[in-house]
Amino acid sequence: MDLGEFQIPGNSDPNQKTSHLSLDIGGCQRLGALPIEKTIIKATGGGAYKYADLFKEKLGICLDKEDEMDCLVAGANFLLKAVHQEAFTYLDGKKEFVQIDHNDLYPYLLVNIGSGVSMIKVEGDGKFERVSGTNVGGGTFWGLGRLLTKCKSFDELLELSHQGNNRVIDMLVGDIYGGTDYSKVGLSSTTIASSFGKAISDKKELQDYQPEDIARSLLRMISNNIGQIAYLNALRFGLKRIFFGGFFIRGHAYTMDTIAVAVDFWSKGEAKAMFLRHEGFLGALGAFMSYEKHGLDDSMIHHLTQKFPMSSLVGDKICSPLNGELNDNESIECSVYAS
Ligand SMILES: Nc1ncnc2c1ncn2[C@@H]1O[C@H](COP(=O)(O)OP(=O)(O)O)[C@@H](O)[C@H]1O
Ligand SMILES: CC(C)(COP(=O)(O)O)[C@@H](O)C(=O)NCCC(=O)O
Repeated sequence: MDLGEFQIPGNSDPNQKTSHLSLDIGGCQRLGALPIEKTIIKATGGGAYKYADLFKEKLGICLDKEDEMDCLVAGANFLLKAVHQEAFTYLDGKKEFVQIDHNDLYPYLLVNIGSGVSMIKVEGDGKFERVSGTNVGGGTFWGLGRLLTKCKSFDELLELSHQGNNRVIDMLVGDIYGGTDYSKVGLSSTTIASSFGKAISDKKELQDYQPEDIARSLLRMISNNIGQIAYLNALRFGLKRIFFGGFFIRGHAYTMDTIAVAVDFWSKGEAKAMFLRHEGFLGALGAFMSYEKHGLDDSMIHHLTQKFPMSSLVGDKICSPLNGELNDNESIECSVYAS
């Protein structure tokens, strides 16, 4: 993503300009050739370390490394402050924008779902702590999904999950309790009691389980788990809001729905998951912001929104598929806790 011509910070010659880019290179490898000479690229994620020599050797590009968590937080703070209708809730197929009061944004929990999952308590600009994480993340969905379904691409796996029915694979409370709820402890018959639990049945051969049902169960299992851990961490630190980002989400309705349902379920309806329209670009955006060394004051936000107006931030090319469906008029006040 070429973000324009900028002066190198600290460069003694004010006339010397260099093309600057920013990249988030994580565990998920999506590298393309960049035909740019004499370029310094701000880069974050593990790939900024892993591929530094390769970039230099093959492309003559210097990767200027920025810390991944710093960048995620800077990117999220920027989006939440500068981009109109950046965050939204998603429940029962219905999206609603969240009105963000800039003076009441912090603290919040940022859950970044990439290959793995990081959970970061954010208390201000550059003020944060990575409080938790889980190794069951986007890489798990794609990796395990590939092993189980032989899908050739992430998108194929995701598409497959659309067509599936997880009830064929998952053991529900009703399967255990003879079709009834376990109401004494608040479990409805349709709650998943054990992900993949039905696949132990000896009445079926392994080949009788369909890839689309497997894909759906897997997506539910992983999204559920992330939603649950995220809510427990919000509870642990008394955080009012949970924002979910990372390229795993990709504006995919079923993924968001499952995460939202998990947060809703575990919080007994008191918490709401919130999603970001530019969820996959937090790190790259944060790396770009670091040209100003993490200073995210209002003048910088103003400068950037002037330079890259909304049309370029929410243009079709980088928008999630959701954007076309968002209702611009709807907007709600939202926090994790009802009171
Ligand atoms: N086209 C895609 N190819 C591969 N993975 C994808 C794709 N779209 C979404 N994903 C998901 O995004 C995850 C990587 O997310 P990302 O935020 O880029 O993390 P990382 O920084 O680890 O690369 C993958 O593990 C996968 O679940
Ligand atoms: C190591 C990582 C920060 C790398 O980020 P990613 O490339 O997955 O976006 C992330 O994969 C992670 O937080 N994994 C979970 C580790 C854990 O807390 O168990």
